[in-house]
Amino acid sequence: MQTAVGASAPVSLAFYNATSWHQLTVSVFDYYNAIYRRTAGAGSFMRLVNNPMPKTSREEAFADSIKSIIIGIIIMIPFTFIPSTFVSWVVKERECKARHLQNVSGLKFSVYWLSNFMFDMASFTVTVILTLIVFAIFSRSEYIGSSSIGATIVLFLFYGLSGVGFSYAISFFFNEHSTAQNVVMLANFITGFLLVLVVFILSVNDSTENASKYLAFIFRVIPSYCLGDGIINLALHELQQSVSSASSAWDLDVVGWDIIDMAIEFPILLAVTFFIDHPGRRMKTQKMLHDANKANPENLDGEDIDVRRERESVADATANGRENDLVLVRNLRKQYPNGKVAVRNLSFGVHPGEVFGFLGTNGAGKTTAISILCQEFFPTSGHASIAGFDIVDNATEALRCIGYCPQFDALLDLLTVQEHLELYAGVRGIEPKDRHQVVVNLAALCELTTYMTTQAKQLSGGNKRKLSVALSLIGGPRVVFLDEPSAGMDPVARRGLWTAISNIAGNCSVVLTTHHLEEVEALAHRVAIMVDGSLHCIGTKLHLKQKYGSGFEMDVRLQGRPRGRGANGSNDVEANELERQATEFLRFLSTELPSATINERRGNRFNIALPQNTLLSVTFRLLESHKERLRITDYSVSQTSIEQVFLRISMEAELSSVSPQHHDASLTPQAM
Ligand SMILES: Nc1ncnc2c1ncn2[C@@H]1O[C@H](COP(=O)(O)OP(=O)(O)OP(=O)(O)O)[C@@H](O)[C@H]1O
Repeated sequence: MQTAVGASAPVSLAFYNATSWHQLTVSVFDYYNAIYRRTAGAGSFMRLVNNPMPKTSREEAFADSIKSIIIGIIIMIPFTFIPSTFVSWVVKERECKARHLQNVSGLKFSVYWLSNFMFDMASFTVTVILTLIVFAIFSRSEYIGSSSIGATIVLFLFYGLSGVGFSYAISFFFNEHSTAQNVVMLANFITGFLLVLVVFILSVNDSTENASKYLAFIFRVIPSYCLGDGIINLALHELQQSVSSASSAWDLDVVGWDIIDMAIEFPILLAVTFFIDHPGRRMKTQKMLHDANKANPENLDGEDIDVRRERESVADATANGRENDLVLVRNLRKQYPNGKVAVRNLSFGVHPGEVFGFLGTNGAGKTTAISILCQEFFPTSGHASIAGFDIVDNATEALRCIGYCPQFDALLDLLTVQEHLELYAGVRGIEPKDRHQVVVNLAALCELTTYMTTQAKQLSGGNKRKLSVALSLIGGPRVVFLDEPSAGMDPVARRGLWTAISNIAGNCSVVLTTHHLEEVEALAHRVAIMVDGSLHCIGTKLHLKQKYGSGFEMDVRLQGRPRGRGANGSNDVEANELERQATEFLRFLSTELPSATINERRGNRFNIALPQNTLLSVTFRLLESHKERLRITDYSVSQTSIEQVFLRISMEAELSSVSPQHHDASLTPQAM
């Protein structure tokens, strides 16, 4: 500060730093303080006090609303995630085929959706109550004040209803529950959080306010947007009230439109869900795609005589005395949307009380055929009936006669063995008073008694299969389809399962698909073998053994290593030695057992067919006396097994697919 003496009066100049808000005031104060001190004496001074004015109620409401908006944003995020849990469970049940199993057990689709809806709404209500308690703890009057609590609760309630409906309706677009969960979570986050923020920011600016209204109108078709919009509007509502006396929390511009939109969407979304999932509607659509009478003539040339006879026999079941067959399949064909024909011209019947071994190589079409018979999907063409009910025309009646153990366990991870059995007993319509006994008996039959309280996810693979088998037997179905029931079971458990299957077979027919051929040997009355979608043979075990086997099979293994050498001999030397031993062994066969033919050779192992009239004692004596010279490490002679029939058919099919002229060519020692 500087004071200069001018012409008429002294002039004071004050310099201050303009970047500091209060510097001018302080500089003026310093000037007056200097004058005062000069006048009143050196010890005198003035004190300057700066005190802001208290905030107006409008200013306070504004600050509070900003806080409320931030709280609203924090609430919106977890609420946008909730529908993903609804969709995930529905898709998971379909993915693990538990839904199909429930359908097969007779669960009505309306009961399925109603029970899902009740569970989802109950869990959602718990979430809402907890949220309201948090609001109360933090005294958030914009949500739980006397004028807004009703609107908040109704907003949440309709979000729950429409969110559940929305999740059910879009669940049909997904095949994997993890994808469904992630996609729905992301989509809801974008619509219920990001879009709400975008529209809110646009609404603040005068030039974009109209655009924000149009966008909000469009986005309200999505429930999570409605919830986010409602929460933000409730947060701003208190500010609006301080600006204008109008507006209640129920106003259209607060939560009104959001609630109305969700109230309209809820029944529409439920109707869409029911329409897509309605068994009658699905059946009609499938029937339109299904041409029952379109018999496919391909692959009939060179058909096995037994397969042709079976086809002719079931074609006119009544005339041929097959009207009592519990399963009748006629010219069944299934072509997947990708063009793959998985089942072609399949015809067979299953007699009452019969265990029907339904075999085939991997990818032969067994699971597809069983899935059609259990109505997982319809055939492209052809007919099939279960206990006289056509699977297309009398689908519901046909399902009532079926018990189904799918290839992969359709179990619910968190339910125990007992809960599973009780659930399906209930679905099957077993009286509550009888249910406990049925559960106990089935658990005992399938050796599950010690695991009654174990959750499905904690069961071993073999015990899961036992539970799947037990579920297929509930309610005493007339036909039980077992798709690889013993996969993963130890030999002891497998024998237990065999006992169970032979016990139930007295009261129903069993269609058994398995890769354990000793199971078929032990249980099946008749056997059919599929290769590449069609049947290659059918008949009783004895008939097939006689037809495809020579009578006896001899398995021989040669040592394959040079004499006196350990395992470290070079590969070339070992290969030469093995070939030398093999030549010697073949020479022995052609001289000593000239009627023997080689079925299969794998390295140093030979499978040889011996004719029916072979004298086993002579064969054993020959092998014993030449064992040392021919360097045979082990051998066995047995009757032709179903496994050998299976191998023979698979090999023939493999050869004929590589070069058709190999079809039916027998493998002789010379051919080897
Ligand atoms: N959904 C599908 N879409 C297209 N092709 C399919 C589908 N399901 C199965 N397939 C094909 O249909 C053929 C028959 O499959 P399927 O599962 O019925 O055979 P499988 O005899 O049961 O085999 P496995 O013994 O290995 O279980 C296979 O070639 C398979 O790749």
